[in-house]
Amino acid sequence: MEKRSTVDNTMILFDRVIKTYETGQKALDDVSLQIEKGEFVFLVGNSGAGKTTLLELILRETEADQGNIVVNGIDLRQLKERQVCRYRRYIGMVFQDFCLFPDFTVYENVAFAQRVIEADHKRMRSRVMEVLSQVGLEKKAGCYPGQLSGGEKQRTALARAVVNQPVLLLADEPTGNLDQKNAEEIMRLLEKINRQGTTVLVVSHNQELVKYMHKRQIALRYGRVIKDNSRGGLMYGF
Ligand SMILES: Nc1ncnc2c1ncn2[C@@H]1O[C@H](COP(=O)(O)OP(=O)(O)OP(=O)(O)O)[C@@H](O)[C@H]1O
Repeated sequence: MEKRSTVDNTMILFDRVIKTYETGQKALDDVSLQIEKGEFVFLVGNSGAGKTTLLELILRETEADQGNIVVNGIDLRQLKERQVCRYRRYIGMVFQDFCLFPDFTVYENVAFAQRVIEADHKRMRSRVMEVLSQVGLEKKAGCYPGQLSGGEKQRTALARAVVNQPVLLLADEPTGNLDQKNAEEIMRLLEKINRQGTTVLVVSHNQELVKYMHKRQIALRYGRVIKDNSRGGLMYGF
């Protein structure tokens, strides 16, 4: 495949990746792509195009049948099962339906991610409050998810995803359950996180929002990359 820069600067490399499910459904069909460290990229495409499968491969929740995937210098074929948890520590994840613990407060939801990596207990409180302040939720630290608006729930999820300072943030339809105003606010926060150095990959169906953001777009259709606007030319619809 075409090399965009040196391997050292690459965050995500897919080289001729094929993924077929047990049902015989081919979800990714010869996908090659390269995302640099520090990029902000949208992954777009119709339902069933293979977007979630691509994120699951990056997270090593599933494995490719053929081809090579390298994330932040780690060849996923070489990753042993016992190394997967540690590998995922450096990846933040945000979902459409927030996936917050309903019986935990906002503070506890975010602190949970710090506990998982056994972060320094003394510094945990200040780090959690720092990210809650970045997403404008310091005054809601004691609230439960059921007491929050959709936008606030997603901002809590975003705080949880970045509290451990991931090198890579994956977001699967992060604005799917939000109105336009809240969706734009989440996008501005993702941009802020990206400016702080985290590579961001966002799956989105929201064509208006994607166009408004003016970022690189990789489009999938039937498991193939059909367009990548970093390689010249604009995309109109997908
Ligand atoms: N666990 C699975 N077993 C069998 N087939 C699957 C599985 N997961 C996904 N697929 C199939 O693989 C293809 C790609 O699915 P995927 O979820 O990656 O698409 P997507 O682009 O994320 O779609 P959507 O936008 O609807 O979430 C689809 O045809 C889907 O039906």
